[in-house]
Amino acid sequence: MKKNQTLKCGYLGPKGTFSEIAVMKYFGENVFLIPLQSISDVFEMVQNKEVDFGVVPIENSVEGSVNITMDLLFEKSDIHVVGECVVPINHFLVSYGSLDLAEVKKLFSHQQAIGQCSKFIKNRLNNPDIIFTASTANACEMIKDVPESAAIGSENIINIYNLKVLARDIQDSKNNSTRFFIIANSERFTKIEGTAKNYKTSIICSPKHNEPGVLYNMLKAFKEKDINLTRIESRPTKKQLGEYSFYIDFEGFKEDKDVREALVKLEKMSSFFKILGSYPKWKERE
Ligand SMILES: O=C(O)C(=O)C[C@]1(C(=O)O)C=C[C@@H](O)C=C1
Repeated sequence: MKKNQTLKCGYLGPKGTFSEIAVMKYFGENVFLIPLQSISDVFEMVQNKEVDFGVVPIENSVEGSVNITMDLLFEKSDIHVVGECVVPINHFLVSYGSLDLAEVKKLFSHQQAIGQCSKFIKNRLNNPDIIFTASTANACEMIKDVPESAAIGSENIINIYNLKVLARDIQDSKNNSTRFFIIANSERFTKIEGTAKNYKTSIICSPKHNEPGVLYNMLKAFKEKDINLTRIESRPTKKQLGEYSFYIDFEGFKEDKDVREALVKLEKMSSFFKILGSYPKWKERE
């Protein structure tokens, strides 16, 4: 461990995942990397204070929400969102030996990566069996002893696992990018400078009553205070078909007066209400 790496950050490993790229992009050299086997392990390690931070994917520009992260944000207590980071996602098709595209019989990767490359898989490969893995880098470990197999992952995996590149930039969208949340066991961040526009707040709420206009009334609380929403997603509550929780991100800091007043209104209309955290909006650093 380097001298300045006193803080530990857990993420979906092994080495070479996009989650690892997100950690390095957000923290630079300032944290000690702790690769874990699943996103659920990341939440648990953060919750148990075995790591100071966790980095987890929350949404992708092509595939949408990462449901496991959404559900764990709902379920787990003592988890605070303290930051966000956006990573461009360029996928590589790799294997341990040279292989023509048509010879790939088994294709290994994370479900999100397979989804993000679906056009390439359909149009350029010869209908391979698809095996979903815990992460993209995990796919590289798994293909080692499987003949006629290939994996999809980041550029970093090429050198780490000493792989051959069969095709590059195979994602369906040029601007493919994934947003990650930085999570911690306590609020590790307080507003320091700038206007509400420099911050975001993320919340989850489930309306008390399933009746006409309920979502309209919830969103009106934001409109009345001129608060700009940046994302709204729903997930089933898992209790009853047709019941949903809403995940809302908006500009502003949770201690701002207008935000506080809007959230008080929203909480009154909710059977479940949770503020995930306020954090600085992601800005690409030069
Ligand atoms: O498997 C990885 O490399 C991950 O970091 C996970 C993950 C995801 O779950 O969305 C992260 C970014 C990419 O969208 C693809 C996969």
